[in-house]
Amino acid sequence: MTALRGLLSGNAAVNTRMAVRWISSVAAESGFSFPASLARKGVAPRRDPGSRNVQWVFLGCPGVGKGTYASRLSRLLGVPHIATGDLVRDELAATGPLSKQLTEIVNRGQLVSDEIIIDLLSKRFEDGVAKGESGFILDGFPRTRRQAEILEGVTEIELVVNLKLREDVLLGKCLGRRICSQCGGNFNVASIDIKGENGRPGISMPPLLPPEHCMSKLVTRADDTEEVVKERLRLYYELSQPVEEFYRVRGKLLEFDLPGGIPESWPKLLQALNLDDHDEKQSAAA
Ligand SMILES: Nc1ncnc2c1ncn2[C@@H]1O[C@H](COP(=O)(O)OP(=O)(O)O)[C@@H](O)[C@H]1O
Repeated sequence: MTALRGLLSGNAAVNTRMAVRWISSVAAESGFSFPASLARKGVAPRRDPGSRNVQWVFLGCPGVGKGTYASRLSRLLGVPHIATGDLVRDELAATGPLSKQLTEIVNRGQLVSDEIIIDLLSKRFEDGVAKGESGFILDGFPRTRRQAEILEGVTEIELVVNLKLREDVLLGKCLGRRICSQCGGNFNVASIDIKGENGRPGISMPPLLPPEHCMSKLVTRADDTEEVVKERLRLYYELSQPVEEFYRVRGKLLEFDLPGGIPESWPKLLQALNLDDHDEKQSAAA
């Protein structure tokens, strides 16, 4: 089936319904299973190591590190890490009217329309199905309650991990982000070291530096300027509450406060996800 670009013109509600129907059919074709909610009391279900079709969502502020943890987990579980921000950036790199329109929106820190995001997501699912992918860890979607409702209407999300990090480090983490223009690897040059005071614990997050061969190829995202990051954070706080509530009432939300950098947080996250007993998996994702 061809991509859904054609749907972008015309009535938005109809377009979304068509895209949703299309995602559903792709999900059915791909053999995704739709198990009942597995999240209980904020603790993820213990999974069979051979089970490979998790359908999880990662929520969290810009700069929290959801891309880093979602991608590590996707390697651990053998499912694709699908980040709508990456899909948007791929589109920005192309030429044409859509790219120009998206650049303006993204560089202002605003959200692109549901229709465009669903179109990009549908195409990503289509490509995945063609490659035999099953399951997913979604990152950056849903961003609004409407997107959460659309997703819920087409597939069963088993678990939603809400990554949280104290606000005073988020801006620094965003401004420290770097991408290798050659391999696409994500790194962070920010070195966070806040001492504890007035009973509040400190936090230490060492930089995530790239290997030597990526060093000279590092670039910064155009939307990671101070002004745009502040707008993205503002928008995130405004829109995230209803999304979190949507999943909380369905018993799917796992709140996870990041205690520090990756060395400290990763084992604790695995523990919260009941994945900590697979040592070989930990080394696979390292
Ligand atoms: N689900 C979505 N709905 C609307 N816009 C999105 C969505 N996901 C990504 N975008 C667009 O792509 C940009 C980059 O997304 P992302 O990499 O997830 O950013 P962040 O670091 O702010 O979490 C967003 O600022 C937004 O313009």
